[in-house]
Amino acid sequence: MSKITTARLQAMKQAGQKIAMITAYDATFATLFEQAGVHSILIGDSLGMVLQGEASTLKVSVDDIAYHTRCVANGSKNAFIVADMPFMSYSTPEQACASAAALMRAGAHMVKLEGGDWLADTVAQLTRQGVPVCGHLGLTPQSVHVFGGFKLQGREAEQAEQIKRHARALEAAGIQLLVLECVPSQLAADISRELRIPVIGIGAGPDTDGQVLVMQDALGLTSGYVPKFTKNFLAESGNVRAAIETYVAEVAEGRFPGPEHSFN
Ligand SMILES: Nc1nc(=O)c2c([nH]1)NC[C@@H]1CN(c3ccc(C(=O)N[C@@H](CCC(=O)O)C(=O)O)cc3)CN21
Ligand SMILES: CC(C)C(=O)C(=O)O
Ligand SMILES: [Mg+2]
Repeated sequence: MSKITTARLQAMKQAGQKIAMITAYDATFATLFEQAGVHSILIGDSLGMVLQGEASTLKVSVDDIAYHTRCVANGSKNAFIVADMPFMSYSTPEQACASAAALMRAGAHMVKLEGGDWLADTVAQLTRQGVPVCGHLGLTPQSVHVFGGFKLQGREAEQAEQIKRHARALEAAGIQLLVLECVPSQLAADISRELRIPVIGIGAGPDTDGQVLVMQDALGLTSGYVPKFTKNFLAESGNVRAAIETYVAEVAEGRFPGPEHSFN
């Protein structure tokens, strides 16, 4: 695989080639996932839950994400590296620039922010300063206490329209990628069709430009409750590399996610 860039991701959307993204938090998995054909690696603030054992992502710090971004960047040659901006690390454009500087210096190629049109100035400011930005709409886990749990978003028509408006506003502000989490498949399909930039889904049905999963979910390592939209690819594959090759292939062929992983 040659180096994946924002231009390449955009071209993949135009060509109808599905983007496979997965989280990783260290060099070993970053290398393995890249060899398995993953296009993009996310250093997700999900690490607060899967690595640190917390009940939410809220305690994760910029230093935590920077540390794991450096680990992933050291294990990666060609994947496009996206780092999550943690809870309360982008409350103003100035704070966002300071946080993003730490993550870009750690080796990220893009930062991801949770939220809608109120982040337009922040997105524009980061982009002007040379930091590509990924949006994140739908179930934004940093707002778990506002939502009252990790719940499907955009089920009502009015709420769906609001998510569409936020997606348009973020694209206009300059985001170059958008994650849509835990929304009805039809809403994700509509937004993916309307926006020029690639849209990556998780629990958003099959009709986005790509998919993302938390690596522990894709490998069946998560114990207790696992979200409906996840799939254990290791169960059928026998080894980690083959499991992630299967994930990439099923995303490419539109076989994952199936209806059993989606909200309709
Ligand atoms: N292991 C793991 N996987 C993830 O996908 C993930 C994390 N951790 N940590 C950070 C956030 C939290 N996420 C979550 C967690 C739970 C649900 C969940 O329980 N969803 C219900 C939806 C129920 C409904 O409203 O219908 C589901 O059944 O999937 C969704 C996303 C996604 N992210
Ligand atoms: C689930 C993905 C999209 C994420 O934001 C994370 O891993 O933190
Ligand atoms: Mg996250």
